[in-house]
Amino acid sequence: MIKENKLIVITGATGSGKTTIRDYLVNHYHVAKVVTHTTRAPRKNEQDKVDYYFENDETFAKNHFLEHVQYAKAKYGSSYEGLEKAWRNNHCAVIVLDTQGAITYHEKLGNQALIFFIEVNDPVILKNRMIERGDSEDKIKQRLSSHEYERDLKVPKELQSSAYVIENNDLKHAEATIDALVNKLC
Ligand SMILES: Nc1ncnc2c1ncn2[C@@H]1O[C@H](COP(=O)(O)OP(=O)(O)OP(=O)(O)O)[C@@H](O)[C@H]1O
Ligand SMILES: Nc1nc2c(ncn2[C@@H]2O[C@H](COP(=O)(O)O)[C@@H](O)[C@H]2O)c(=O)[nH]1
Repeated sequence: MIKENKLIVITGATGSGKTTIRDYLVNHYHVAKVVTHTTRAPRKNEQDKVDYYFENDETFAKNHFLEHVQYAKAKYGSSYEGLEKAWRNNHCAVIVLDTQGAITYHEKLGNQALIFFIEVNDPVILKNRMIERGDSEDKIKQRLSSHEYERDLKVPKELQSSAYVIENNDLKHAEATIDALVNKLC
């Protein structure tokens, strides 16, 4: 039987562990990663075309975006081509988005989009994780004072009836929740 294409949309606050959980899905379930585009500078250990397509304003504008946003003064966008490429590799794909992007995918893809909202129980943990990741003090300050940071702390009303909330205070606990969801939904 041919399985319907699905897209796991991982969303939530900065530092909540979205990328870590995306990598778990890719490494343990061979879910196909959708690589998105950004104008922000790479972090240490991030590679062009693997973690993001790193762009400038001019090259960013040339993409064929399904959606794009501004997040803490940088641009981010996900293309139709990126999704199609991932679905050619596996009927189950995964993308990491802010909550605005997650709402757009929910509206455009309907039941094909599985929304996973990653939550931690204390915002202080988010800041500490950004420090541990090696983000500069300036970047952390800019991010924590942004409108997008506040907005992404909670499941948006548009996603309340569809999002699966995954607690990531403890990674092993989060992975166990992910295991159960993947086996049920993908
Ligand atoms: N459950 C956990 N316990 C401790 N550290 C964690 C946990 N989950 C993720 N981390 C660490 O926290 C840091 C932030 O995680 P990650 O980069 O996955 O977050 P993110 O939600 O993708 O952030 P952003 O939106 O800012 O890119 C990383 O250093 C990661 O290794
Ligand atoms: N709506 C979109 N959001 C995206 C996209 N790519 C990444 N993101 C989200 O942006 C913030 C900041 O990311 P960071 O890597 O600089 O920490 C985070 O919430 C990402 O999930 C995209 O194409 N569209």
